Amino acid sequence: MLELSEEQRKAVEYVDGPSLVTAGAGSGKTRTLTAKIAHLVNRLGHDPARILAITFTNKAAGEMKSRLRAVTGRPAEAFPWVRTFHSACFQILKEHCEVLGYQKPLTIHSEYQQKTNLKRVLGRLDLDPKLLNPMRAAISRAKNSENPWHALDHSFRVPRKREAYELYNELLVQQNAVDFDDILMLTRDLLRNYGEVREICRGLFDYILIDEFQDSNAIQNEIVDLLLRDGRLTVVGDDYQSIYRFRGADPVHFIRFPEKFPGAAVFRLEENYRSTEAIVKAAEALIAHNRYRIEKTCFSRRSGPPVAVRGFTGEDLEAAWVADCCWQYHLYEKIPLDQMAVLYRTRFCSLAFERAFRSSGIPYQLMGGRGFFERREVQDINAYLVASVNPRDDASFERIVNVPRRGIGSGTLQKIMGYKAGPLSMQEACRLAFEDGVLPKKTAKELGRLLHLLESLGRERPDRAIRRILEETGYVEYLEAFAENERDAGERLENIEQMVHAASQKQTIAEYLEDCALLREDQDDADDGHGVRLSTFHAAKGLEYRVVFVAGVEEGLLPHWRSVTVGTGQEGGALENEAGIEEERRLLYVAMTRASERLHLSWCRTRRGELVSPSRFLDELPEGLIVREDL
Ligand SMILES: Nc1ncnc2c1ncn2[C@@H]1O[C@H](COP(=O)(O)OP(=O)(O)OP(=O)(O)O)[C@@H](O)[C@H]1O
Repeated sequence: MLELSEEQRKAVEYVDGPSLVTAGAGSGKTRTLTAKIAHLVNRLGHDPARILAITFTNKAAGEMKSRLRAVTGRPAEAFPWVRTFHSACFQILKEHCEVLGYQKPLTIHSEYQQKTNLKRVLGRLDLDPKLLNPMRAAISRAKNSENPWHALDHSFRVPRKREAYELYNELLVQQNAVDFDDILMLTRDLLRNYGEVREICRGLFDYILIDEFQDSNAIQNEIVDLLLRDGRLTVVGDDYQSIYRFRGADPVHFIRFPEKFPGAAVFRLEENYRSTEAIVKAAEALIAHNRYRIEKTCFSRRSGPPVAVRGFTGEDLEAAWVADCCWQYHLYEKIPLDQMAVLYRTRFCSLAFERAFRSSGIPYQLMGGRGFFERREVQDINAYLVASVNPRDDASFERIVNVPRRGIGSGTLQKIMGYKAGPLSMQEACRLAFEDGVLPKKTAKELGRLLHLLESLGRERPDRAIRRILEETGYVEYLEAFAENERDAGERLENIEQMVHAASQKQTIAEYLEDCALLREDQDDADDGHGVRLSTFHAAKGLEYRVVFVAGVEEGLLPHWRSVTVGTGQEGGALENEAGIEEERRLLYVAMTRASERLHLSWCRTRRGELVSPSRFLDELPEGLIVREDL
């Protein structure tokens, strides 16, 4: 059994009704949740397959399963419902999708497929292709809200959003696919509108536990309400660390939990086992300026040096100083480089650090770089697999019909589509055109080979299917031709090997594709190499380092200008948005509490050639707790 504090133990053993565990950073939230699942299984005799435990990322789900294996002595497979919200909901959705008019197997569209469909929608509505990203954001926001139509009307100024939304959803249904945002929305609709399905799903779980509850949104909460039986629910979180407002998360669900479930037990975990007292106190002093929060007093029994705040004239000097410090910590205090992190508010800040680390020869790892699933070769191969299991998926077929080149350009495709009327998918239309013998000989031969390959791939195991794509299409030669150089080609081939390995863990192509689609959630989580971590605040959530540098603590960056202003007042000055500023303060709180031993905050007088001033948040740190080494 895991070693627990008295308060952690009480939270673990309470099973008489709904409970909220409100806990500070580094206070062992995940440990408590894991111990509670183990308690339900080992002490109270619950079937582990009937426990729904929601984690924030797939990586966290994997870690929780391996901890459960160690604590309960049962294999990881015994806990099939330790999942993220999206992953758990997709299990429900794919099982009952026929009720909503889909066929099995249901597929999840990748970002690429989503964009291809949206481009088509913009084309049909005669809208500027530049609207692709704003339209995508508007649709995503709508799907993540309680009322999509209402949200559409109140989102960015994008023309004809309602029509675009309808057309886009029609395409998805035609292609028997859902996008990532549909997963939660459609599961909610399914459970809300179909009583029979709701009863079946409710019957699946004896207990529901949710980690990182402060970052849940309205739809997720509604889904939990629809699945809940007899108040058997435990939620764990830290409202101080709610940082996903831009995705619809709202700490209100956490803060109002006791109102929603009167009589709910509330447990407070206030001891921070990770950070020194100086770090905990400085972070507490900062967050105390947020009005909207559940009061708690965090403390630590570990001593350490004060938090250091330093100003620089520009970002290059800041970066050079940080690189130098990392080197010194490494040389003189023997702190491994991967135990140090440089954290910043937005991605562009990484540039100066990358340069400084490169010129000092210090290894570093950029977290949250281009996601694995966004890479060209990964998308190409996955598009072949999707086209093989879902012939109605036009976006995937269109991507690979001429990759590698086989003389079937968009002109030929248009002709084929024109030749066959009716709501046919591209793949079906190509098949008919091929069978009717209306294509030129060479094109017909190439197309025939492709169609045959796609048809026969569907029956293969996923790893074998990938190997066949490589062998039968000449993809490797094609890749070598488009790669920038030999090294680039080597890396891309390694990516494909990585795919083959992942695919070999699954039985069917559909299972493999589902895994890929859901794993995209964790793109920012790749944390495996060595070297100092360079990361945004968001990507550092849940992680810990011995030494942390929080860089760019300046007005405009932190709080970020976009979160601060909501409009202009009568005098023409910008109006400040309190909720936005509170979220930014929480972001700094998350960044600071990633440090266990040393914490440095820095700011610059100029950034990207513009004069800037230190963040207002620095004034909120009491003098006694920090050392200022300002300009
Ligand atoms: N009762 C305990 N005794 C000793 N160490 C503990 C105890 N509980 C937690 N810890 C340790 O404290 C550290 C923080 O725990 P954990 O990562 O679970 O915290 P958390 O509350 O999820 O943190 P955060 O929200 O800041 O990411 C871990 O190294 C964990 O092993």
